[in-house]
Amino acid sequence: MKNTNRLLLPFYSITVDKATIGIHAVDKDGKTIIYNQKMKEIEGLSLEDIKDRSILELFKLDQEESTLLKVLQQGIELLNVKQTYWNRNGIEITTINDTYPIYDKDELVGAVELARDVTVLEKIQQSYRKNSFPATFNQIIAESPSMKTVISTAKKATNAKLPVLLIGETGTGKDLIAESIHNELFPTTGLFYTLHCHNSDSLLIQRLVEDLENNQLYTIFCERIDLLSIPLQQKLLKELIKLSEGNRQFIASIGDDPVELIASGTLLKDLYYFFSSFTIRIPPLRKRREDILPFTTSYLALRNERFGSVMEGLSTEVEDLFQQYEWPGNLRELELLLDETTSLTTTENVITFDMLPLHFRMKSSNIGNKPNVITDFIVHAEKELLPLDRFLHETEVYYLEKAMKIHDNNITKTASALGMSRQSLQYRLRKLKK
Ligand SMILES: Nc1ncnc2c1ncn2[C@@H]1O[C@H](COP(=O)(O)OP(=O)(O)OP(=O)(O)O)[C@@H](O)[C@H]1O
Repeated sequence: MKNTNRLLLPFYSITVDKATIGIHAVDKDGKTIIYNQKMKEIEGLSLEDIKDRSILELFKLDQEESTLLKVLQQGIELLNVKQTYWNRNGIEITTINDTYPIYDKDELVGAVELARDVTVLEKIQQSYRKNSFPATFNQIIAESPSMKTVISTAKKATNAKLPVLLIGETGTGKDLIAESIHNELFPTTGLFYTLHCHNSDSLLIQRLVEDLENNQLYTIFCERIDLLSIPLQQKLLKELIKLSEGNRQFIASIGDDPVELIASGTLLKDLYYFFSSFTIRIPPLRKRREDILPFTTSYLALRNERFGSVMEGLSTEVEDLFQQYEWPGNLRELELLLDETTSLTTTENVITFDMLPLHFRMKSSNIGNKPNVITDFIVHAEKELLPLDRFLHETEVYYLEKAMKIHDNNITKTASALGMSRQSLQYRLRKLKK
């Protein structure tokens, strides 16, 4: 039996590494034992990031609720759990996860998560949902001066019919603006074709050419060209040059500063030049906080109309929290949060702090004087609770490391933020490293 297992090892190894689903397996202490290539891609982590670190450290106090952790704690499988989150590279990812406990005889020895990456499908679905209401500039919430400038520049680009490059973090509204440009073109270009560049599928460009073969008029929106591999960007540029002979509108989006992307070898300079006649930078939500509440009001009104719900607004406490939170996922994160919060309500018409999902309360718990809800998150376990001293040790290591990172490893500032003396912090750091 042992021999057969050994013979099968290279087969397992290749299968796991080449699988197109993400695989993450941990032992009973939460230490990573398998983390395949696809999982790295999905989560934007490298093996170095996760080696020898337990999921308690990696996820617990910082990201979403970890399904792996839940399965480890409860010992039962969790199937078809859909999660949308922003990975370590700030990319929005949607996965559907199946997570299984692993038993050796009756003893729980670990857990494994199988994650299907449905980001592109989710994007396509979002476009379909949006297509029932053609996007126009009128729908775009733009209270802030910076967003007003974005809209007026986008209108100029629409009139000029020149290629447009939209620059902005994930969820800032690049797709919405691209669609608005398309819908306001006159004379109109019939089809709005989105090339989702979120994967490095070598057939992507070939499919674009086939899809557009019989169409004369269209707008091509190449969404997040910076996520394509350089050879695919070269291929894309070649095709775009051929296609640019007709009366077509070209729009692309990128997630970061083009100069930096070019310098880091992530964006092909010539592809950038192709689109850069009109360059529009969409600021992140945290830099235009005037848009947060008007967007919330408008989004809630839209939901009320669609779903017959009665949510009117936010309590003052939640308003303040929204104004202070960083919104790394920008408007999309706000939308998802409002969806998640309101989908659980019945007769309430104001969103209060307690109604916000736990992961958001966790993430925002360092803002102002919000009660720290870490304990809510941790004490889920029905079985396999960690011994208290080990749990406290792991939590302390995590918390101190995080605090040090926030303060650029400055002991004095970290100690002051934690309400302790420098000496005491140094002592604890030394002790924890042992
Ligand atoms: N100013 C705005 N007014 C109204 N809705 C907005 C605004 N900005 C974004 N949205 C909405 O927020 C969601 C995210 O926007 P969108 O998909 O356009 O972002 P994005 O920058 O293209 O993100 P990604 O780079 O991840 O594709 C969409 O549902 C969009 O309609």
